[in-house]
Amino acid sequence: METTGNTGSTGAPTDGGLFRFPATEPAPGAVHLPGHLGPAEQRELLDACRGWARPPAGLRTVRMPRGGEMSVRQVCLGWHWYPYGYARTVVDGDGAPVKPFPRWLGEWARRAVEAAYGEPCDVRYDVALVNFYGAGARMGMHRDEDERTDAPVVSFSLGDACVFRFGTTEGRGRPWRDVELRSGDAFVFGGPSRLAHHGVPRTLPGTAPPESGLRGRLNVTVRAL
Ligand SMILES: O=C(O)CCC(=O)C(=O)O
Ligand SMILES: [Fe+2]
Repeated sequence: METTGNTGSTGAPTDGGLFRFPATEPAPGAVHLPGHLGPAEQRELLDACRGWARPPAGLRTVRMPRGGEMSVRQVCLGWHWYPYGYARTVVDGDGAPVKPFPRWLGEWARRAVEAAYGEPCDVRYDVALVNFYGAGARMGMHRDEDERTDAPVVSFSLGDACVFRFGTTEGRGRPWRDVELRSGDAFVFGGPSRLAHHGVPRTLPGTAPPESGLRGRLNVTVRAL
């Protein structure tokens, strides 16, 4: 397990969050940016997620083609992702038009890519998946492969910390690197890691910043179709 980040073993900030740890690159093109979002941005994103979660086209349980259900609940922006494709309406839910992808979220994603790679980013991001992890929720190893572009994926984390498992492009199994993602962290994966397998084997309940009032974990994954 990576121990980047400014927290003790309980996950509680020991320095009020003033000290930011440097970026790490667990695989080529995969960059972890601890504390990328400051407290005000985390609040802004959390407030936005609370709005996006409301119906119509709100938070839903995703059913898999073979009959299982994802333990993570999800809402999409810009384009609606379902297993396995994208649509303009919630084809596997209430049928409502998907909520718009906000321009500012694209700017945030480009800023994270620039921070990760140290070069300008002009990607037109147009879709976000908002994943809510309640107690016990997890996400199995998978690839984000329903997009037509090779633009880097940008993920923002809020609330409880989690173990984010980052593997290879070849298969779901080892080798992998486990990275702890905490509230405010960004994770960018592009280039040779764009199609790497990744997942969330567990969250760390009770580690959300208390002032967020959030019980559980939120992840906002931004992509270009
Ligand atoms: O929750 C996360 O950090 C990862 C989410 C993810 O991999 C996805 O939505 O495809
Ligand atoms: Fe993913």
